[in-house]
Amino acid sequence: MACEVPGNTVVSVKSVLRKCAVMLVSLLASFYLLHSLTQFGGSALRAQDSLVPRPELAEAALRRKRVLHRWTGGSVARQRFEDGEDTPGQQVRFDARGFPLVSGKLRALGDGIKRLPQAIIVGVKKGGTRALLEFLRVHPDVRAAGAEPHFFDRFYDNGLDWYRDLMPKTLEGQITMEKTPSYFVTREAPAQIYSMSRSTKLIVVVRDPVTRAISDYTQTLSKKPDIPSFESLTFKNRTTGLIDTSWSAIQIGIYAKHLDNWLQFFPMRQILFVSGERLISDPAGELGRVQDFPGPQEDHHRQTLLFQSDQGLSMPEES
Ligand SMILES: Nc1ncnc2c1ncn2[C@@H]1O[C@H](COP(=O)(O)OS(=O)(=O)O)[C@@H](OP(=O)(O)O)[C@H]1O
Repeated sequence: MACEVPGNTVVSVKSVLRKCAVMLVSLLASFYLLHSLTQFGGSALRAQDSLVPRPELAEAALRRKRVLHRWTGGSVARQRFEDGEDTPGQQVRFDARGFPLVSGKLRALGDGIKRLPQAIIVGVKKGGTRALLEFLRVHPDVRAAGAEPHFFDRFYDNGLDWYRDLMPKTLEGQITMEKTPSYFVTREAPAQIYSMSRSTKLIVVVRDPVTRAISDYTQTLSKKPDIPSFESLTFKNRTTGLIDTSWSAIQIGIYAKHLDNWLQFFPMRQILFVSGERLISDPAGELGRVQDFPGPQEDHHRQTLLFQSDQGLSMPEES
């Protein structure tokens, strides 16, 4: 025991004291570290909230914004920056890493109103219409109904209010679009779209009628595996090569016949034909054509569907 050996007792007390000192020092060091960290965190938070513009960070942030804009076609950038940091004269807020913070003026998600579509992809089935709509909706000024509304071929009796309600909300200057490829072969569709708005832009994605028919047939076959062969449905007489033009897969591909119906109501310049093949081989080039799609000339006072590279995209108000 320590009390029985005085020399050892001295050593033992010294060692206890040393241990106490070490513990005290490490305790103080921990307190100091903790204090420093909370101070740092506090200043980081203050930097985040700072209203003082930080020009050295602003440039880097804007560079990031431009890259983001390029990558997303502007959609993400628009949401993050809309009415915020880009507004001239408005103070920009940056977080500690120099990223611009979303300002209090960011629009609420519920903003905007539902409008009737100003541009419709009316056809053709299996032409590449989904791909085109998805490409277009990357544009920050395009909002599109997700599912096919089938208003002009199935639900016309529901009325325009019903149709409008299917559309996404849009802000001023944004374009509402939808795609329902079966409109192209629906006899009543041109008249009905015309009566909704004669300035509606029409987009038709066309594709080699034979590949289109095969694509159409393949889709049907996947749902009904018992249907006759493609060849037997296509030919009325295999020997003479007489084609059965009443079969829907062939019928849809007789583009000129359906187009006649549209031309009774819309001038050719108001209908844009997009190549389904080029959408695959040269999507950028084909989308460029859509962006340059001019509107009808009859209304000189309104801008129509114009995707101008320097001005973005603008549309007329409904007539
Ligand atoms: N990027 C791109 N560009 C052009 N085409 C594409 C693209 N991506 C897909 N596809 C092909 O489009 C075919 C489907 O066309 P749709 O979207 O019009 O079909 S549908 O009518 O809405 O069912 C369908 O054709 P098939 O594969 O021959 O059936 C798709 O493969």
